Amino acid sequence: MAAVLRRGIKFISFGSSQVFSGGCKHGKTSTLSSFSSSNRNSSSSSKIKVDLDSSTGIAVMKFQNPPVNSMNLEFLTEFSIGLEKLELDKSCRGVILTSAQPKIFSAGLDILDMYGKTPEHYEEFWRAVQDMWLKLYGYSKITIAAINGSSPAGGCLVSMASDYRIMADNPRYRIGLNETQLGIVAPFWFKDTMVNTVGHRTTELSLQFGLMYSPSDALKIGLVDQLVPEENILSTATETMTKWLDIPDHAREISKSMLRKPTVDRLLASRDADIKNFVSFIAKDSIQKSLGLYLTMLKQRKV
Ligand SMILES: CCC/C=C/C(=O)SCCNC(=O)CCNC(=O)[C@H](O)C(C)(C)COP(=O)([O-])OP(=O)([O-])OC[C@H]1O[C@@H](n2cnc3c(N)ncnc32)[C@H](O)[C@@H]1OP(=O)([O-])[O-]
Repeated sequence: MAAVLRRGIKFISFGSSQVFSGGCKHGKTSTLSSFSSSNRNSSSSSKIKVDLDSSTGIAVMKFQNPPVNSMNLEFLTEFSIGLEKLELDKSCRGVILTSAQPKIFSAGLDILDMYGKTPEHYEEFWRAVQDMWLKLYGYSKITIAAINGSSPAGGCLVSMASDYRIMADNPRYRIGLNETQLGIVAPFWFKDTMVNTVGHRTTELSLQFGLMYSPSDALKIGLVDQLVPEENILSTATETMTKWLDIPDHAREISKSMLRKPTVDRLLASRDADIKNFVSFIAKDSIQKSLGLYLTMLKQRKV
């Protein structure tokens, strides 16, 4: 979070409540949350809507970055801040992540943030990707991904970083780490997250081929935990969260940390080297050419 905080985010006290003020580099100031005295606290930054029911302790974070919830710098920053804010809020015990866009959970990292930009931009972008994953993978509260649409690459990462994954049972949707199909490489911590989720052998095949799975195949390999009819996804996520909430927080939190901390620590120990790797890799002419071709195919609806 340090980088996020360095970008000028500050808490402003507002009576008994708090408002997060994010001065982002695009010059916009976004008010991420304002609390009322009722049980339901709604807040809407431009890219993520947060609805916290303090009587149940369940928050719903809805991605709303049309058309495909691609994770650009602004989205990533808002996402990390939103998670941080809920983590600090004692009335929140669990967070459901879902999408406000029809058919898409998230198209992953915004390819335009990795194409034709300066090394300084790549560096800032990658730090924001790291911040988001570090926050989510090491999150102390319960996270459930309600995957109501396709979820390639970074979208799959967000899903895997959650504690439980429920996917809409629609055979048109796909989920997976497809980076190699773009000619790019998922970094070691994407790989670690997948190994921790589906095991080593499945990750070997998945990552090398850049496999995208249908919901039923994703369930078979354990990439998602449950399939439900699309219209039931939020109600199922809420019911499931209620079961998780039956477990005493401190015991669940320590167990989660025991399993995930070593993976988080690997990135924490090498953040700068990982950023350097990313910047030198993504700026290569051959990689830029691959991304350019992929973007053209996307525009021509050939992906
Ligand atoms: C080393 C780093 C690790 C990398 C990790 C990653 O996450 S890499 C990311 C790997 N991610 C992928 O490979 C996902 C590629 N995307 C897809 O497969 C599909 O878009 C879809 C299935 C998400 C949605 O299908 P659909 O038929 O509903 O939608 P549509 O296809 O018609 O697209 C609508 C518009 O969105 C645009 N756009 C889409 N994605 C991105 C993006 N990530 N970024 C930016 N833009 C994106 C698309 O060009 C089009 O723009 P236009 O022409 O209107 O100006």
